[in-house]
Amino acid sequence: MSEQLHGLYAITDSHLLTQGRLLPWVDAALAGGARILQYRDKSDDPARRLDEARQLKGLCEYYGATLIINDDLPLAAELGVGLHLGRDDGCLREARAQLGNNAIIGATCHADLMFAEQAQAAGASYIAFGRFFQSVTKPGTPQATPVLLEQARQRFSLPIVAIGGITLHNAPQLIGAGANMLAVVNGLFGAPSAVEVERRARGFTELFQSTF
Ligand SMILES: Cc1ncc(COP(=O)(O)OP(=O)(O)O)c(N)n1
Ligand SMILES: Cc1nc(C(=O)O)sc1CCOP(=O)(O)O
Ligand SMILES: [Mg+2]
Repeated sequence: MSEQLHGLYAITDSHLLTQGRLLPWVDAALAGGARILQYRDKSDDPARRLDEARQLKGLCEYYGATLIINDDLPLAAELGVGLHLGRDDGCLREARAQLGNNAIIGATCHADLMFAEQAQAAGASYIAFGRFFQSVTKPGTPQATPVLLEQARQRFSLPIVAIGGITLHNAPQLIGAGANMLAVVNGLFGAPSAVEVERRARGFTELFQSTF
């Protein structure tokens, strides 16, 4: 199993990380041990997105972490970093062809093992299931269960991400059910200070260390 695709997977949120918080909060998450960072910006400002993604790339390089861009293949291609695609975000095969064999490309599979089969066949580097718990960031996505995670673990050798409403409190059961990575927005970046973001990131990181 890939060492690169393991551990805390921090996801930024353009609504949550306002007022100059993006870089210090991400710095704190990486200092606390986050191994993967996804830049998830739903705004329509390509120049700002490029600027922010460049700065995040620098931070990830400093900490030896992996940067993934959400939804935006041209931006991932321009920076030479990874990409995460949802069900309606474009063709994974085309993204793989454009980014090359070494690029990290993740795929949303919700609670459906058939989606995961398709993603694997199309060349996904990891498969993501969720949401496992109530999510303030993205309510209303299909519900997944730890049992589904166990079934996915049996069936796939690809790294598995769990996402949706994950906190330090409910994380252990998902690691126990086979998640290689926990993708977290609010349970990490919803913290009131950068110091608290780092404390939470350390907490998630220690969960992985104590489980394996
Ligand atoms: C690691 C990870 N898993 C799932 C998602 C959700 O992707 P998607 O369904 O395309 O939703 P948006 O994030 O684009 O709103 C994700 N981003 N990351
Ligand atoms: C972006 C996203 N995708 C989901 C899915 O189920 O596919 S849940 C989700 C939001 C994750 O944020 P939080 O950790 O704040 O719940
Ligand atoms: Mg998407």
